[in-house]
Amino acid sequence: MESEDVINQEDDVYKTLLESTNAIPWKINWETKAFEYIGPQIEQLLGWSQDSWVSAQDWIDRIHMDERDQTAQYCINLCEKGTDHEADYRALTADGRYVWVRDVVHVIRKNDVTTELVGFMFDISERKALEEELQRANKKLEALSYLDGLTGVPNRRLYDQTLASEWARALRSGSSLSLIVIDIDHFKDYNDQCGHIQGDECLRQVAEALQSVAVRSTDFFARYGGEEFVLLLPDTAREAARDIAERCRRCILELALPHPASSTGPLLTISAGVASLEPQPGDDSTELFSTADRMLYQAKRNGRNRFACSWPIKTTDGETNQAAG
Ligand SMILES: Nc1nc2c(ncn2[C@@H]2O[C@H](COP(=O)(O)OP(=O)(O)OP(=O)(O)O)[C@@H](O)[C@H]2O)c(=O)[nH]1
Repeated sequence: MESEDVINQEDDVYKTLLESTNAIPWKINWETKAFEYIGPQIEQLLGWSQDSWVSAQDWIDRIHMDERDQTAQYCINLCEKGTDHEADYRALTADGRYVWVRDVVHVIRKNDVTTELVGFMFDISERKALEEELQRANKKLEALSYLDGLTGVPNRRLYDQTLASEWARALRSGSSLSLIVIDIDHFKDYNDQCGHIQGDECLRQVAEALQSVAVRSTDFFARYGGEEFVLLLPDTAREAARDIAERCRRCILELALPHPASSTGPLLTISAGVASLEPQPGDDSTELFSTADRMLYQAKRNGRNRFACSWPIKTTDGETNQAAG
């Protein structure tokens, strides 16, 4: 066999191999920017015929608009420098859809000047779909990690973050920040008497009721832990915070959940502590909670089904910081 025939036969073998893979081979003359070759598989992937790939501009025009300039500029820069590279982008199909592809580019140079590019285009749409699904699942997981599993209301983690941002905002604007810490009375006895499952149901109902008390979009309600809840009230002064604490107390009474083991009364009740301050530079944000928590325990000590505020309240009998039903 003549040596030329052997070479031609070998070329045929390589061509058949190249055109039977899932990777689509292509070649561009960098001086003229013309496509010298693109595998016939391109038609199956994108719907554009082989001979519609005339110049590099056809490639650029078929990149999704959102990543077109960035992808083209990235590839052109690396081609000029002679650096092999990869690029992922969405390629336009002949029927107007987009397919995620990866181009793997090898740059050929002569005398330090780029002359040709050869590469492979891969369909990575399945991998991208999986990545996107994973991202969606991660976002969902992240959102769930801020919610309390039992009651569905925000949890302590989200409270800590919200407090930090509202504290910073109140510092900037010089406005008041109020906090109500709420605790169910004799909840241990409720569990002991009614059972843990009924206790869980009770927590759900209490959370739902308390969540509806504060109505401003910036008001923030969370389950702090156990049978303790918090209501953070940005831009809310003492009087308004006190009114909201009273609404909390009343809304739980109105739920009228029987508490057969309570020494406070026949129905389930809550106690609350209220703190309100205008944050100053150097103040510690945890002070707001510890003050409200101290007030909560004062309300408990003084008989429960009441709230106590961290400031004196004027009553007809004089001054107190207590309010009870
Ligand atoms: N069912 C249920 N019970 C919980 C949950 N988290 C905390 N508890 C219970 O809440 C009870 C809280 O009890 P204590 O801290 O002694 O307070 P208390 O009985 O409410 O008494 P006072 O607060 O003084 O009125 C404990 O028995 C906890 O087991 C929960 O998710 N589900």
